[in-house]
Amino acid sequence: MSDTYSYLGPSGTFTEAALAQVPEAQGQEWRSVNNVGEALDDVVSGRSVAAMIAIENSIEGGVTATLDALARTPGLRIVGEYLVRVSFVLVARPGTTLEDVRVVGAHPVAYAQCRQWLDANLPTHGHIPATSNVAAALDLFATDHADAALAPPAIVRHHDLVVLAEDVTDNANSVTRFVLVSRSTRMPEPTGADKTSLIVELPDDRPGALLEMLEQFSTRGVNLSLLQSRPIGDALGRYRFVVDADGHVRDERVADALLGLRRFSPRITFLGSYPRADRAPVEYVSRYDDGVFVEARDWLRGLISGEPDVPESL
Ligand SMILES: O=C(O)C(=O)Cc1ccccc1
Repeated sequence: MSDTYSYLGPSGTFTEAALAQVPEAQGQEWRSVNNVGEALDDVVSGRSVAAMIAIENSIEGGVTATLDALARTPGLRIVGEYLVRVSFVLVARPGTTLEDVRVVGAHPVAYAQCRQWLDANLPTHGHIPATSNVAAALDLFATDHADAALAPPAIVRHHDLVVLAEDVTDNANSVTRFVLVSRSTRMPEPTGADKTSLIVELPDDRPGALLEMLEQFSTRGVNLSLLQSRPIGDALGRYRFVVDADGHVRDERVADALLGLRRFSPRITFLGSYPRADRAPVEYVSRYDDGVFVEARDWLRGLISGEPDVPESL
């Protein structure tokens, strides 16, 4: 029996392109869903073994719908990350010209990435949000609410659409980071080029609480590659923080930082340790090597068990 992988569809989305990078998903069943919550529900219920979801864009930052869904859904683990270069074209039903366009359908993350082009070329346009980049284009056939849509360039190979403008993305180097999420508690092995994702709530509203959270990483030489605040939702001014830290939880310095965080924060969600998409080895200074932590622990154990505390140089 084949495994099922959920992804934001329909076929042709960037999320599908990210899933195409996962060797173990090839030849398996791919299930197209309409939103991130549905993809994660598939994993929680066991309907799918894993789901591919967009988590961060180089222009727009964290994908808020994804960060909030991950914070709300317990028992999930990120097992891998994948990068996809994204660019958009403006498409329309045949016969439409740029002058006819009043309303543009687009996924909100896509819309944010093409804002400057749209403001310059269609200054009075309206925006209708779509569930995905491909859905935005297909909606043009289903309704007449939008006159044009932002879509991946390959869309015109499969659908009868005209391109009104090529490459409408404001930044040519836009990259989106996707993560593969599963229910499995079996963690990917450390590779030396890993990332650890967490969601941390601050203990209370007091001066320096955020600084204290960040100190847990800095005093162990752990670099952060993402820090994004998201409202907890119960009151104004209450935030949780989504954190990506360099390294694997089985690296001593990351484990030690997590112990510090656990003592400090009332709520931590461990989202997983997994290989970085770029496979770039994590850099850190040598005093944070695994061996240094092990030696310090042995020294403490020795002190407690009554061994004489002899400085190494003697
Ligand atoms: O996967 C897609 O194509 C999506 O619709 C989500 C998305 C939106 C914007 C950038 C990358 C992915």
